[in-house]
Formats: sequence, C-alpha cells, structure tokens
Amino acid sequence: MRRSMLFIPGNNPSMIQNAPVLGADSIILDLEDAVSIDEKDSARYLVRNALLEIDFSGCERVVRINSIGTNFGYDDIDVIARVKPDALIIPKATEEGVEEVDELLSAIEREEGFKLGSIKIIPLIETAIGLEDVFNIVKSSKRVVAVLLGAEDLTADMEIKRTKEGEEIFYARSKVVSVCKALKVDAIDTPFTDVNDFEGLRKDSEKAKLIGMTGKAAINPRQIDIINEVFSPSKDDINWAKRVISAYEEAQREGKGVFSLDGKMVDAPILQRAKNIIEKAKAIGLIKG
Ligand SMILES: CC(=O)SCCNC(=O)CCNC(=O)[C@H](O)C(C)(C)COP(=O)(O)OP(=O)(O)OC[C@H]1O[C@@H](n2cnc3c(N)ncnc32)[C@H](O)[C@@H]1OP(=O)(O)O
Ligand SMILES: O=C([O-])CC(=O)C(=O)O
Ligand SMILES: [Mg+2]
Repeated sequence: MRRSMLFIPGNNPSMIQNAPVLGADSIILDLEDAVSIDEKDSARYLVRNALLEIDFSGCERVVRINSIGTNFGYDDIDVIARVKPDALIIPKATEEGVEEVDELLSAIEREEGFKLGSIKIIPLIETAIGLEDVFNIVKSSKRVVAVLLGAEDLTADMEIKRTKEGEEIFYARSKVVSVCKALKVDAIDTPFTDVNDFEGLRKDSEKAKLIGMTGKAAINPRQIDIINEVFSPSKDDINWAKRVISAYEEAQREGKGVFSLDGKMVDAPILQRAKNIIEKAKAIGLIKG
C-alpha cells in the first residue's frame, strides 16, 4: 500500500529518526531538491547509515536520488543501492535514464548477492517530455512499481503558474493515471505544499483520488492522516460494496445479469467496482477474510 509517501530531507537526522512513528505507508529519504549542493555528500552517508541502522517498522524505505545527469546521481546509486532500499525515485525521469538505473542496479545486486530486481524504481514525472513519454518510461523496466507526479517542476518546465485548485495539472494527473492503470502500477500524486492548509490538502487529495490516483506524496507529518484517510475506502464505500456483492449473488441465483439496488442499476462493471473496494479494504486491514 502506498497511500501516503512522506518526503524527509536526507540531511536531517532528527526528522529521519522520527520517521517510523509518523504513520506514512512509505518514507522518501530525499537526496535531491531538499538537500543543498554543499550537503549532497554528507546526506548520502546519513541516509545510507539510517537505512542500515533504523528499524522503519514496516514502512516502505524509498530514496530519491539525484538525477544521473548530475555529478551526484551515480554516487547516490552506488552508495545507497548497496544497503538495499526498497525503491529508488528517479527525478526528471526519462526512458533512457530508467534503463540506465535498472542496469546499474542489476550490477550492484549481482555484486552484493541480492535477488535480481529486488530494488524497485519509481520514476518521478516532472517534465513535459517525461509526461509525454510516461508509457515508455514505465515499460522500460520491470522494476517500476509506481509513478510519482511532480507538479512543481512540471509547471516550471511548462512555464505555467502552479495553483491550489490545480486545473493546470488536470491533464498531467489524468495521463499518469491512465498509464498507471494500463500497466498496473501505483499512481502517486504530487505533494500539496501549503503545510498549514488542511482543508486545501483534503480537497486536493480528493480531486486526485476522484480521477484515479492511488496515493499522494506528503512533505509534512501533519499531512499524513488526511492523505491516508482519503486514499482508504470509507465505511460507506465498504458497506455499499458488501451490499452490491450480496445483491449480485442473489440476482445470479435468480438468473438476472442486471438488477437495481436503491433505484440504481447494478451490472458487471458496478460489481467490479465493489470488488475493488473490498480488495483494497482487505489490503489495508480494514476488513478481514
Ligand atoms: C517539490 C519537492 O521536491 S517536495 C520534496 C522535497 N521537500 C521536502 O522534503 C520538504 C520536507 N518538509 C519540510 O522540510 C518541512 O515540513 C517544511 C519546511 C515544509 C515545514 O517545516 P516546519 O514549518 O518547521 O514544520 P512543522 O512546524 O510542521 O514541524 C513539526 C515537526 O515535524 C517535523 N517535520 C517537519 N517536516 C517533516 C518531514 N518531512 N519529515 C519528518 N519530520 C518532519 C519537524 O522537525 C518538527 O519536529 P519537532 O516537533 O520534533 O521539532
Ligand atoms: O517529487 C515530487 O512529488 C515533488 C517534486 O519533485 C516536484 O513537484 O517537482
Ligand atoms: Mg521536482
């Protein structure tokens, strides 16, 4: 489950230390934009040591490396992959970049005796060229388990204003979601950067969920509960899904493919939606069995 993915600056030991108790499904130890050039080398070793020494209590441990187009990216991979993070985020992802990281990871996994393919990749889509090529980027490595949308860099690249309402990223969100659904990987929404506007965060998360995003990045621990709640099925959703499934079974016994529940038509796609809700609720542990 990747409902909430919390960014933590890779040069901040006290924030990293607290990570296991913050309630995020994944933590992203950042070596890229949250770390100044002067601190790139020390942050890399801090993150390496944290991965070796801290028990992250089952949180997915993800590291955002620097782009391999920079001086830092190769060193990041060489140092971090050897301590086996769960996944690497590749900023400003391109097809060639993901292929190259995949090959570098395979070489390190062989050298270290790790299972081949065990370190996953999450491409960060945050350029216009990356967005237009997202299908090929996801296809370019079997390691890809999710896509993260980065709206701050994307809107900078597109020379447009970033707004709280987010109309300017509707196409990007939709494109990422469509590709992720087609290729069966998670679609993770861009962070909401006003860490004191909780109503705005909820609206933005609901907007992303409505069109199919499966989780959202966070930049502050106070954002996690809202994100987890929005990206989990609600009690009402679960009750509705259970009623649809049992009504469907009854209709089947009566030989009907389509019937109505509360005045609304139920047929195969609605049954599928109900099953998806139950699956997700089981995966999160909201229902058992
Ligand atoms: C566009 C992008 O690339 S986004 C990704 C890169 N950006 C980041 O990683 C930013 C991460 N977030 C942060 O650095 C901070 O949350 C800021 C700068 C946004 C806000 O900082 P503040 O206003 O000081 O946060 P706030 O007052 O809520 O902090 C409360 C507590 O949470 C901690 N905290 C804040 N952010 C984080 C975080 N991301 N991870 C873990 N702990 C955090 C603080 O250290 C503080 O702890 P304390 O009470 O023990 O002192
Ligand atoms: O990683 C993210 O989601 C945030 C990011 O880099 C961006 O928006 O440019
Ligand atoms: Mg960015």
